[in-house]
This record gives sequence, structure tokens and C-alpha cells, in this order.
Amino acid sequence: MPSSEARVPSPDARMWSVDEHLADVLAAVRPLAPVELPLLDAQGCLLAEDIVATGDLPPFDNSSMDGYAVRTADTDGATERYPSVLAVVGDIAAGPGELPRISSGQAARIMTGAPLPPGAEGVAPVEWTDGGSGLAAAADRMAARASAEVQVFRPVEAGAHIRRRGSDVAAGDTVLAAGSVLGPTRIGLLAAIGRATVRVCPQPRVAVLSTGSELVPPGEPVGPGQISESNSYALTAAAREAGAVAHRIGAVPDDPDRLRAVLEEQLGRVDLIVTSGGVSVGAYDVVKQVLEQYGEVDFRRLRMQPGKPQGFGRIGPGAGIPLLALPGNPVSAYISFELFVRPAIRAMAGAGQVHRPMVRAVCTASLRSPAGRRQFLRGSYRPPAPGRGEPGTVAPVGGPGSHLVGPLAQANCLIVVGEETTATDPGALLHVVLLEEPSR
Ligand SMILES: Nc1nc2c(c(=O)[nH]1)N[C@H]1C(S)=C(S)[C@@H](COP(=O)(O)OP(=O)(O)OC[C@H]3O[C@@H](n4cnc5c(N)ncnc54)[C@H](O)[C@@H]3O)O[C@H]1N2
Ligand code: MOO
Repeated sequence: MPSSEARVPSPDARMWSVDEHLADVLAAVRPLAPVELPLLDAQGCLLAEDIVATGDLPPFDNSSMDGYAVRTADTDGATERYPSVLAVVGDIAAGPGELPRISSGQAARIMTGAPLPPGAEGVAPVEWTDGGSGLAAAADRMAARASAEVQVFRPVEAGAHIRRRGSDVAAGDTVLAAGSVLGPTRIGLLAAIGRATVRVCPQPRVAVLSTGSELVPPGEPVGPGQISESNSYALTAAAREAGAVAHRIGAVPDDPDRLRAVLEEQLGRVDLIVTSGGVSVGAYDVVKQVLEQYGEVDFRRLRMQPGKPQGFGRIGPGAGIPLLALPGNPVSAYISFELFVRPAIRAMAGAGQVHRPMVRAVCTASLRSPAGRRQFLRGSYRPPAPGRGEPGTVAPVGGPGSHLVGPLAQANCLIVVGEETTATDPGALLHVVLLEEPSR
């Protein structure tokens, strides 16, 4: 069982700034080695190569409509009353097949995506025609020489309803740059240019666990002194949103042996471990107690609020796996994740931009903040009206308490109050970290 003696830091123990801690975390993580993956396994990863198209898209001139491929001169002056009447010399479906040559006075029925036959200069959509006659026979026309004709009611311009070879992507084009995130449309593009696999930075594998004997899984009865465990859910979701393949281990009781066993099971399986709880000075702060035995995890107090107690280091064979031990208070855990874990995950995933966007906004309320701490208040940010250059506005949501999960869920930003500021008046221009990024 854990020691029941709290280890109290001396009052003059060093405190680290947010920036120092972040710099230490980022200095200890590296982008994961690139791997070649099948397209769907690469979803969410960042490209580790520029993608150059080896062929044209479309690969051949083809029709964008179901209709008739014609020569333009044959439809000059065509009207409903005086249509052009053309001999149908073929029926061209999408896919391979012999193409008829279209000579003067001739047309071929053509389907969307089918190759344009030689001699044709444009396509009359079927709506511009009488639909054609004798078409069943025309399907066999090349073989059977059956007669069929079509009336075209409108002139067809050169290039009408034709998708030209290379008009989408030309051979040699760089279609995606290294660093692009592979979402659905990019995966589709890779397939369209014929790539079956792609070289990417893998998504970091992250294990998320919580500690605390008071924690019960959501859905189970909550007894006296117990609470529903929430950090592992919020942090696993946040890790996934940051680009990790994260799995939730859940709550480990305040028992050093259990914690040790869980940690050792994860080593070799994951690229990063995130814990929450047990990092303060409490008597049952087993995370601290266990991780300090691994020798490479440093516990610090930061000049921030919330999120003062933090642990960070590397554990496992060769001290290879980075571990961030976040404070247990749910808001502290989440904000610590945003400030330190998210950038670490994104750096490991090979992202160029690891930080959330930060803007300045006019705060509509007065604020108070502890001296010497960088405070991160939950806020509601409203951007300026489109086209207006001035800053948007921000209002605090809920109070500064690090247990307030209700307001946290309503917030879309963090309001940053600097270490030197203890109070601000309404109208103050403050930095705001935007939590709802449009896309990665
Ligand atoms: N004497 C002092 N006490 C505390 C200090 C201090 O400097 N001196 N620091 C406070 C600050 S600040 C924080 S933050 C917390 C951090 O404590 P721990 O990391 O040891 O976290 P716990 O004690 O395990 O839990 C704190 C709080 O959060 C709840 N919790 C924990 N895990 C979860 C979870 N997975 N899901 C939901 N809620 C969770 C837990 O029940 C506690 O209420 O220490 C302060 N104390
Ligand atoms: O610093 Mo603690 O993280 O305020 O609640």
C-alpha cells in the first residue's frame, strides 16, 4: 500500500514557467519514423512525402453527360423545328471497348465517363435530342450495321460536355505536399492517381490512464465518497482529436503494484503514456511514488493555474517512452493536456504546427488572477464579423475552479491572463487559445 505520508515541497522549491515546461516536453519527443501504409490505414496521418502524379487525370478525353458524341459542324443551326439528323454509328459505355470513328453526319451514343470517340468534338446531352431511334440495334451497330439515327435540337460547341485528359491533374503535378493530413478527400485523390500505399508519419499510439480509488466507471453506482471517472474519457478523446491512436485504460486504484503492472503492460505497445491524478502532495499520490522509482520522471510545480503539479519523463527499457503525468482535477487535466500533451502528440505525428491558434480578444468582464501564475480561464470566444479587422470578444464561462466540468464543456477557448496581471477591467485585450480548430 502507498505510504500515508504526504511529501510536502519546501516553500522555496523551484517553480517552472509554462514555457519552460513546454520546451522540456517538446525537446524530449521526436517525429515517429515514417512508414509505408495502405491508404485506409493512413487515414489521419501526415504525409511523409510529396505526392507527384505519374499520369494524367482524367487519363483520356471523356464525356461528362449521357448523350451523343458529334462533330460540331453537323449540329450548326440545329433547332427543335429543324433538328440535325445524324446516323448513330456506335454505343460507347464507360470501360474498355472499340471506339467508332465519327465522320460527317454521324454520331455515337455515349455514357458519362466513356471515352470520346475519334472524330467527335462535343457531346449533345440526351436532353438536347429526341433520344435516338433504333438504339438497340445501334448497340450492335459496328457488328450488325443496323440503322439508327438521332435528332439533335441544339448546336453543340467544340469541347461541350467533354472532360479533357489532364484537366484535373497533369502528370508531374505535385498533388499533395509532405505534411498534409490524410483525410477522406486526399485518400480519394491518392486512389484516383493509382496509389495503393503511401509514406506517412504514423499516428502516435497513446495509452491514457487515471488513478484514484474514489473513481468508478461511468454507468456504475456511485457510492459514498466516490465519483464517476471522467478524465480518461476526456483525455482519450482529446488525444484522438490531436491525431493519436489513443486507448483508454481507465482508472487504476491507488495501489503502487497495480499501477506498476498496468504501466509495464503498456511499455512496448505505445509511443506515449498519459496519466492523470496522484501528482500533488497528497498521502496517496501513488503516481509520483511509482514513477519516481523509474528514475527518469520529474515532478514539478508550474507557475500556472490550473495545472500546477505536473510530472514528465521517460520510462521503460532505455527510458524510451515519454510519459506525462497530469494533475487529477478534471479541468487541470484537460488544460494540461491542451498545453503540453497535444503539442507532444502533434510533434510525434510530424505536424509542422503543433500549437492551437491563439488570437487576441476584448474581454467583456473583469477578471482576477493569482499573482505569479499564468491563469487559463475557460471562455466563450466570438470572432469579429467577417471582413472586420478588429479583434473578437471573449467572456469567461464559469469560475476558475479546477473541478468545474460543466462550464468547461460550454467553453470554446482558454483566456490567458499573464503571470504579472492580477486583475483586468472589462474591455481588456487578452490572449485567447482557440480550442475548436476548423481542421488539422
Ligand atoms: N496541500 C495541497 N493540496 C493540493 C495542492 C497543493 O499544492 N497542496 N495542489 C492542488 C492542485 S492545484 C491540484 S491540480 C490537485 C492535483 O492533485 P492530484 O494530481 O494528486 O489529483 P488527485 O488528488 O488524484 O485528484 C484531484 C481531484 O480530481 C478528482 N479526480 C482525479 N482523477 C479523476 C478522474 N479520472 N476523473 C474525475 N475526477 C478525478 C479527484 O477526485 C479529486 O477531486 O491537488 C490539489 N491539492
Ligand atoms: O493547479 Mo490545480 O491544477 O489548480 O487544480
